[in-house]
Amino acid sequence: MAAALLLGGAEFTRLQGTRLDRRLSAWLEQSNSEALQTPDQLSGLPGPAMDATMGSIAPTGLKGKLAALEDFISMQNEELAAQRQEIESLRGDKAGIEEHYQGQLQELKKTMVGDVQRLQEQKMLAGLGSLLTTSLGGSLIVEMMARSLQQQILGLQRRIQEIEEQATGSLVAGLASRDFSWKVAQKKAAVNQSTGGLLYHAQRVSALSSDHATHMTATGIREFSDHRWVELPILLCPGSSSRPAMDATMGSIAPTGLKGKLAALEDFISMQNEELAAQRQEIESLRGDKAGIEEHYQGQLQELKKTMVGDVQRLQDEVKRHFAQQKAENARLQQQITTLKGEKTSLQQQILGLQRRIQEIEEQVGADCTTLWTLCEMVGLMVGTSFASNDAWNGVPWRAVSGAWLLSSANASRADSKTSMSDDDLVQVGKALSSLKDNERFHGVLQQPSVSKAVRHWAGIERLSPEECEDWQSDGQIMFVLAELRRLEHCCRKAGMKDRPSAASDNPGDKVEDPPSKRQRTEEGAATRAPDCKSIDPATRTWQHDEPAPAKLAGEDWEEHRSKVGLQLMGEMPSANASLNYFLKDESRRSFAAHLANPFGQQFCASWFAKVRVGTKWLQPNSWWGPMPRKTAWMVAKGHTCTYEYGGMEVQPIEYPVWMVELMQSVMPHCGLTEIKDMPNSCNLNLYEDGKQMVGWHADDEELFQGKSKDCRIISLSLGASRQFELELNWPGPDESIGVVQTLSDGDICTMEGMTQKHFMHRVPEEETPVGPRINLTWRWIAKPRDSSKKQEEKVPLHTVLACEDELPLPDGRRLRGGKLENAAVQSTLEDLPDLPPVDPGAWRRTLVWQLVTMVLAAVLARVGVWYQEDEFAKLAMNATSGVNDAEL
Ligand SMILES: O=C(O)CCC(=O)C(=O)O
Ligand SMILES: [Fe+2]
Repeated sequence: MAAALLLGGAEFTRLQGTRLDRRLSAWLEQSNSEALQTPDQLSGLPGPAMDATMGSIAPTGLKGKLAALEDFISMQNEELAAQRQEIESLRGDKAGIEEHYQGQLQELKKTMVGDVQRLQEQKMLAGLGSLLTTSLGGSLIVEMMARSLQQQILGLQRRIQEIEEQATGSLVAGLASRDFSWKVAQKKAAVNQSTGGLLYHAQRVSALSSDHATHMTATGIREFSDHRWVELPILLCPGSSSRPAMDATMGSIAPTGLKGKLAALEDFISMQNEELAAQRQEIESLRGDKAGIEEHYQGQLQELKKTMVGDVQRLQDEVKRHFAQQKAENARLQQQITTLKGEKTSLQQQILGLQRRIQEIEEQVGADCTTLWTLCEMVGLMVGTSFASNDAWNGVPWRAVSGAWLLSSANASRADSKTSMSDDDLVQVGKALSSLKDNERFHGVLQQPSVSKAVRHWAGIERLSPEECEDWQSDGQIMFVLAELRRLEHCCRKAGMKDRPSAASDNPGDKVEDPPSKRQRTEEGAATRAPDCKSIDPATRTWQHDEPAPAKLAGEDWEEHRSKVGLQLMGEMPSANASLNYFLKDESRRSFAAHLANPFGQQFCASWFAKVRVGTKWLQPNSWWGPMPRKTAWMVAKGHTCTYEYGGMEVQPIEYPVWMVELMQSVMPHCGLTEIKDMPNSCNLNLYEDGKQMVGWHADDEELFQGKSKDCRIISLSLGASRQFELELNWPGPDESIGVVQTLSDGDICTMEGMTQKHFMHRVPEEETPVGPRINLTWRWIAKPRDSSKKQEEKVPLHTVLACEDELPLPDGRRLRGGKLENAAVQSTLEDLPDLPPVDPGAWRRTLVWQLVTMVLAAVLARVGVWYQEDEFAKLAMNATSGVNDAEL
């Protein structure tokens, strides 16, 4: 019972059944009368028990009492040891609790960091989402939100840190406030003191209050003993190790006798009691600490959890809200994109439509005179009249002239063009147009059917027989109208206009028949005739070359003699066919033409006719006065780049096919050329389907061959039907034959050499009677361009572009089929639509505007010109009635 009182619940149960318990019980039963004198101060916790114990020791006598006291002391020692053990265990508990909560805090922190990280990732995703959207506003909002989220997350991190710090801080503070560490230190010191030997004065132990004992420090104890307690120190040795020390103490008590010993023992017991009380108090305090710490940590954790959960919840809500906003924004943008895509598609389609329209217009302007005719009408309207209103104008060279004007105007918008007209030129043309428009006599005369017919013939619209043309000279009205037209034409030519597309004049093969207006009846001269060729009847000559005759050399010669310039005729070359016959030999003009009757045989020619016909992409362009009256092709040796241009496109020439080289190897040796390297590097091919197809008067005098300034060789091979080949002098002398006619039959070779292209024109006229098809291959040498920067020198016929029987793919994706330009296949689906290159829809509009401006300008200037020069023009018109001196023009 006493043990139970002394030790309290749990500890007492540990003592039950032990030796100390048994002894105490026995002692309590035996000693009832003799009570121990116990100090008042020991009335505390252990006091009554000990009083009872001490009191009960007395009746057994001193020895018994001593033994009982010894037992009691050892019991108290055990008690002390048990308490110490509990203190240790409590300390362990406390450390465990601390560790546990620290762990929980760590755990919590980790969770929070994870949450924050997750939120950050979500925020990053949100950032990505905002990147995906193109809306600046949207991404700004997202950016701002992301920044606020970032700040919130940073705040949260700071908060976590604060909470952590706070938690640790308050823990430390809490511990400090309970003097925990101090107490631990104090207890440690006390225990050390006990184990190291603590001096107590036996007599004064009873005077120690439990409070004093609790606050005892090593120094305090020493001070206490130094000043107040002196004799008979007792060495307290707690636990099992205390026994010998106590025995020694007991032994030292012995000399005072049993009573003294008893008193010492009593003192010692009360000291032990105090020690026990102090320890019990520490145990209580430790228990309190333990509960406090636990409570404190629990509180902190709860608070932390609450804050974190709230914060995370808030962040999550924000992220959710943000995502919802982002989603809405995305949907809105998607909608916009869809709308824009739709608009893009419609724009692309519009652009495609416009491009197609531009192409059509280009084609029409270039290839179809109707468009030009319409534009001519516009010009006419501007100058005050409608050309179309007068039937007689239909098909007259207005069409060609105005068309050419417009074409050259259009060309003026191209930087590289050399056909652009100056303002002065425009003024002159305008004047000429106005003058004609205002010429009432001209209009009146034009009503005459014979005049209209003559004009149509002049324009190349209608074919008149030479006999019909013969009457013109005697018809004053016809001569007047033609003179007026020639005046206009002259003016246009002077202004740089051409009566066919600009490229055509540089074209070795584009020989639209020149109108007979170029001819003028001349005196018959003595013709130099080869035996197998006829001279042209000078009576049929109705034209004179437009250009003035070049000056002759000092004597009667036009050109230096060939021996002087070193011209070798092909017929004179050693390996040439001896039968090559020069049917034209004009030494004074250094002009020559030779003929060689079929040296190959019929079989050879039939096979080559078929090969060439099938192996060539024949083209048939439109000229101003209708389709070219034959088909042509243009081929060049490898390495030559004589491109041709039309309607803004550039088409490469056809490279010599293999058969061409083969054919040349058969033909050229007859002309003395045996080496491939010496053979011609270009060939113009003509296909005359029937006798109606022809080539008009022309010279192969293109820049490309420089036939006007240098000796120039041309070799031709005829296959198929026989046709007449005519050569006429440009400036025949009074006594000269004007030309010769040579029949060219199947397999015949024909040459033109020296300065023939300068002094002669040639043609293959229509046949009166039906004939079969004929092919003519005309080989020439492309002269080296004098100035390589002048690309135009290598430009070749327009006629090779516009009409072909077969399909010809063009570099711009379009195709030529059956003589018509076809657009590239139109892509139908949106997906197929290519990303359009930047289109300048204003380009062609600008061209048209420029044209209109120039037209208006021309019209205005013309008006002004007409006012001032009316008299002069009237005079000229008068002169024209009595025959026009063309030289004046
Ligand atoms: O067909 C002919 O014989 C003449 C062809 C011609 O003169 C030419 O192509 O330039
Ligand atoms: Fe020719």
